[in-house]
Amino acid sequence: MYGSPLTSNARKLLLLGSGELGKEVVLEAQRLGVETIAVDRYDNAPAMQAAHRSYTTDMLDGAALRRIIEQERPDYIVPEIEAIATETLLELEKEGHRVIPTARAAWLTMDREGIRRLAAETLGLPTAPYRFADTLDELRQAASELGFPCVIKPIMSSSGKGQSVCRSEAELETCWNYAMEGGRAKKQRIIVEGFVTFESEITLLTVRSVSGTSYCPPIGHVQKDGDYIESWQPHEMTGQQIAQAEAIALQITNELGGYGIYGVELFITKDGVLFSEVSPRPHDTGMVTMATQDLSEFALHVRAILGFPIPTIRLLTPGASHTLKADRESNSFRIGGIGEALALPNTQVRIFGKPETKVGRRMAVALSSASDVEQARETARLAAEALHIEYDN
Ligand SMILES: Nc1ncnc2c1ncn2[C@@H]1O[C@H](COP(=O)(O)OP(=O)(O)OP(=O)(O)O)[C@@H](O)[C@H]1O
Ligand SMILES: NCC(=O)N[C@@H]1O[C@H](COP(=O)([O-])[O-])[C@@H](O)[C@H]1O
Ligand SMILES: [Mg+2]
Repeated sequence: MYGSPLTSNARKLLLLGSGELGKEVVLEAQRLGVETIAVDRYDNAPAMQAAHRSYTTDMLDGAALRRIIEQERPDYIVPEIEAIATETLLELEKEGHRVIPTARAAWLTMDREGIRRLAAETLGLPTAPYRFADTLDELRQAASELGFPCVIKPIMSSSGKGQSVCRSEAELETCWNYAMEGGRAKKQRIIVEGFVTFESEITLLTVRSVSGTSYCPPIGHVQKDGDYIESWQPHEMTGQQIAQAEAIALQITNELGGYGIYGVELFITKDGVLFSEVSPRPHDTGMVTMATQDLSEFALHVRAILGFPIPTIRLLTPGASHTLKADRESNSFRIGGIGEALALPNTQVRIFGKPETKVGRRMAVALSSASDVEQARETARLAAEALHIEYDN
């Protein structure tokens, strides 16, 4: 029971991170009459454009975060990206604030080391072999133990930033420098992983709510340079692969706890399913659920957060998503081809409304449904190709 937004009885949700995923969370929260507050590091971020109010601040600055949260006193603090002052979230939770799904989940997944050590070393989940390195010399040692190719990633980054596949010793220094430039925080540390030749990779959206743990049908995806290009649902898997995937998802999400949606990233190999990483929040590849499910991953997240039941999750149709990325930096541009994209059958677009482009920045996504996944992928690809960015500067 709660009152209307902007009244003293309102239920208030504060988002830390206000990108395209947060924008959909805000819209779903508003459908349920919840007051929304969006925070990010830059003005006019996508979710800020939809929320009731917003704040621009460095989210790695704990004191700044605390000031906003103490002023707003939200019912739910909802992290939307990894790079936030999670130590402060741990303190705030101790003081009685609700962090979604939990402050510990946000803290552990903030960097790749926390979550990888928990998954592989504490829970014994199967993963790629890995090492951590703080210097180029340590990287050389790690790579010599793991062999080539290996994958190098800053421990704090997302959407493939700073990530590269290193094919030989000669490339190590370049990969190191690339990781140093791409990390979101000042931390120097990197993870080096053995290269997994997977058959496919999936996201298993797993939602923890008052109704228990539920899984969405698996989402297959293709990534380029560590960032997703297209996703589709359902991804075809054997009964045994689904059982392995759900068992891994159950273990990691039970360990992290709380209410909300998790995106469990898994590699399907001929020798079984490997855990890759987990987002304690909606997943970019899960945007496809806006075209395929009765409740999208965003609607599920909000329902779970508010403590409402999720009796069933229905897949209404096969579907696919395909991204539009910018290829240069600009603050004056227009997105065209929307009409052409929407002329394709069973197709929608989401234009995120980011104020600036950067090389590789995701600006929009096309969503298509069809009677089978192949057709949906083809239509979503055509729709994304119809979209284009015209730059003024
Ligand atoms: N060890 C590996 N072997 C083979 N491919 C890998 C490996 N690690 C990562 N990749 C590829 O790179 C992609 C991105 O990696 P990862 O998910 O770790 O990065 P990320 O920056 O957290 O991405 P996101 O934020 O989009 O989830 C994976 O989805 C996979 O395609
Ligand atoms: N893989 C994680 C992911 O997709 N996160 C989404 O991208 C936004 C950042 O985009 P930006 O870097 O373009 O500002 C985040 O705020 C989130 O919505
Ligand atoms: Mg990932």
